[in-house]
Amino acid sequence: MAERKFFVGGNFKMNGTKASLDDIITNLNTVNCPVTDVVVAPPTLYLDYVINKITSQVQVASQNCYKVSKGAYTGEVSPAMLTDIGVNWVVLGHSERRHVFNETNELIGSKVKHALESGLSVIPCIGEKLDEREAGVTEQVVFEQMKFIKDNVEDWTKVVIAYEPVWAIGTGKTATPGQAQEIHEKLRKWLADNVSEAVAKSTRIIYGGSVNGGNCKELAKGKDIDGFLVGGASLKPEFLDIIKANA
Ligand SMILES: O=C(CO)COP(=O)(O)O
Repeated sequence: MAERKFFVGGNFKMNGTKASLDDIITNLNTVNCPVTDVVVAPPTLYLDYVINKITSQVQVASQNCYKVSKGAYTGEVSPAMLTDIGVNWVVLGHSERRHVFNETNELIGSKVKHALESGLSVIPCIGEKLDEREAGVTEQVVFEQMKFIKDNVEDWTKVVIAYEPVWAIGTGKTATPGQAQEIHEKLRKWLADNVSEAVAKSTRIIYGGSVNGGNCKELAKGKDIDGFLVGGASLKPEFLDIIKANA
């Protein structure tokens, strides 16, 4: 849809060294795809390093942040610190934050609120686990996750929703274009019913879960699929093909 610019995020997760990031940055700095917003999320420790080397056509995101601006929270980073070093985006509620670090919908909601108030744009992640899909409760799970996001958002222009079914993350088991489109369409309808038609039309909903250079074009055809959040393949040269999936 013309009013929703294609969006591709690269989530490097806990991967990379200065040397390997140099290779990724060199590759990304050749990108020339004005029809796509590109955002990469390196590990926190390398945010400043990447910002200083990457082309202005690629924006930089943190993979997480805390829900207050400063204080006695050992090991955490705040949105204020991120904006201070020039980071404009943050990924929140990634499935690994939810399921490895036990982050709850409540905590993710407060992080979304504080990050937005601090001037960051946010990529909140939602998605069902395999047992939830098999039990037929996918919609229930993702709508519940959406509710905690919605309750904490005023300005939807600064939000890109990432739908990442947990069973498809890092497994090589991508959702079929049909499965992804089905949930994206339902999420858009949920936004229309629970926020507004205008927000439903303009908010980008991106897909994540084993996206690669080979499957991205087919997935991008889904009318409600506005881009991708890419893990493993964002560390490889094929990330450039994914950025151009819709070009
Ligand atoms: O979690 C993801 C992006 O945030 C997806 O990871 P993979 O692309 O490695 O499956």
